[in-house]
This record gives sequence, C-alpha cells and structure tokens, in this order.
Amino acid sequence: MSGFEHILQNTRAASERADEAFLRALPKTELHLHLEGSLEPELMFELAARNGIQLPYQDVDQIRQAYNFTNLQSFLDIYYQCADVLRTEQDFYDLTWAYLQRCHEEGVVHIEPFFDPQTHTDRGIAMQTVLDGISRALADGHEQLGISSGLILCFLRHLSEEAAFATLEQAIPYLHVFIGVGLDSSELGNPPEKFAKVFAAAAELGLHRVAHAGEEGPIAYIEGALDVLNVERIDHGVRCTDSEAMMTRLAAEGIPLTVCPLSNTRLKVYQHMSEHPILELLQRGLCVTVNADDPAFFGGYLLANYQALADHLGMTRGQAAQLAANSIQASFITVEQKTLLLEKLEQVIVA
Ligand code: HPA
Ligand SMILES: [Zn+2]
Repeated sequence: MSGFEHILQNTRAASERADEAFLRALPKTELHLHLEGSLEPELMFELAARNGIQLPYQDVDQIRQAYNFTNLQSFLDIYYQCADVLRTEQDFYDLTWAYLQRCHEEGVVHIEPFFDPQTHTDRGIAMQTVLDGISRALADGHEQLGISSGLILCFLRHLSEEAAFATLEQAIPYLHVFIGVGLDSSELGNPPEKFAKVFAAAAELGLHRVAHAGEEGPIAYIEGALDVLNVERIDHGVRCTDSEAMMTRLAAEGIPLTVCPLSNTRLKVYQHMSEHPILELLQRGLCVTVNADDPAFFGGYLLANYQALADHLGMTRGQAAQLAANSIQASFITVEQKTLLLEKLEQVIVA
C-alpha cells in the first residue's frame, strides 16, 4: 500500500460524503478544459461589443437558452459560432485570465488546457495572436496566482490531416509555449487513425500526446488512440465500459482518463448523473480524473463537477481525494512537483 492509500484508509472521515469545503481545499489539477469552452456569455457580449460584432442573440439569457444540447455535434455547432468574438491578443488574454481566476477560487493548482488554433486561423486570426494572448495570461497566472500550466494544442478531427500538419508547422516557432497535442471536435466518423502521421511528427518534436476517444465513439477509437496515436492519456474514454478487456487494459497500463461528468450529462452520453460510471471505474483501479471540458456551456467549472459526483453518486471524501490524487499523477509535471502536490493533498485529508 502506498503512503497515500494508507493515509486515506486510516483517516476516520474518509468514508463521509465529500462536502464543498473539502472539495475546494483539495489541491487539484485540470487536464481536460477547452479554453474556448470557458467563454462565458457575459464576456462573449463584452468582446462582441469591443470588436463591433453583432451576435445572433439578444442577451445572455437568450444565449444560455440556446445551450440545450442533444449530442456532441449540437454543442460544437454553437461552440464554434461563439468563438467568432475572439479576435485580438487581448481577447485571448481575457478569456484565459477569467478561467485562471476561477481556478484560483476553486483550489486548482495546475492546469493543462486545450486550445483549437484552427478555429481561429481559419478565420484569419494569426497563430501568434492566439498564442501570445493565451501564454501571457498563463504566465500571469503562474506569477500572480501560483497556478502552473502546460498548454495543449488540439487538432480539429473533422478537418483533414493535411490541415493538422499545416497547423503543427505554423506552431513550430512557438514550441516553447505548449507541451503537447490533442485531438477534438466531431468524433464519430473521424477515427484516430486519420491523424497517425501528424501525431508521429508531434512525438518527434518531443511533444506530449492526448486525444478525445470514447466520448461518443466506440472502443476501437480508444484502441486507435492508444496503439496508433500513442497517446499518454485518453480524453473522456467513458465508453470503455462497453468492454471488460479495455477496462482491464486501462487499469493495468495505468492510462489516465480525463472524465467530464457535467459534459457527459449535458451532451446526453448519460441521461442523468446517477448513471455516470466514474466511481465504478475508480473502484476498478482505473486512473480516472474529474474535469470540466467546456464549463461555460455545460453549467459548471471543476468544483461543480466534483460536487455533482457527491450529490448524485454519494462520492466520499476518500474517493474525492483519490480523484484529486489521480489528477496530480496523470499530469505532465515532474515527479518532484507531483510529490509536493501529493504532500499538500495529504495535509488536507488529515486536517
Ligand atoms: O467534449 C468535446 N468533445 C470533442 N470536441 C470538443 N471540443 C470542445 N469540447 C469537446
Ligand atoms: Zn473535450
């Protein structure tokens, strides 16, 4: 038994249901967060006004009413439309800074957020504009809020591999401001194999690799992400429950899943949070983590995702602490940084 598990099992309160103060106090990382998905309607209107853009909505209430999704694609259609207000370096800064402030309030100590350069470069926004704004905010987040970060560049899988290659090439001058590549957008019909060459090229550049797989897509997509793209984490991955063999493999190989509970219910992967399998996967020994995905669209940031598991699945303090520990273990920080964060986590558990 590791020191951490020993502490968990011998802490009297470990079997109590996790409450908000405890969840907030746990040092947590967030590994599955699309920066464009943290664009709140209020900031959307502010940026639209600043950039002289007419939104197809009257006010923030009307926008929120439009967030009534039936599946992933119904969300993506609105999500890409909303991103059109992001035009200047300052817009990308403000977007990222607003997210960092939420992290600070919620006890998030390290983040590895995603951004979708093609959503912007295809509208004529320069890669440099996007990356300068995001990276300036992340640097301020480290300096002023003590939040460390590693940015991940995602390829849009509904576009071609050639387009992904062009994006990677455009990003090469900025290799110092991102740590890895990911794969997102419409999953069904766009299997991981489509991006085999560009992921191999990213690996050659020394970049980390992650991919969305098994959100709506089948087991074969999780397999393809692991065996063809050589990813180090699976984003979502909840459909691994379709296969005993896959669940056993993920547990045995310690491959982290970045699970997003509120996203899964808002996009109807599950009809209700009470059906969510995350705690069963945790029990089976998978390295599952909790994340917000697109919090401005799905009704809550990281803490709300943890809270939903306490409210609807009866998540205990012990389970919450294990999920937070997994989020630290699954991140791309150094062993020394992990040890430090796990020590802080232990202090919260025994307090
Ligand atoms: O949950 C998601 N899945 C795929 N693409 C996305 N882009 C933003 N969020 C998502
Ligand atoms: Zn996602």
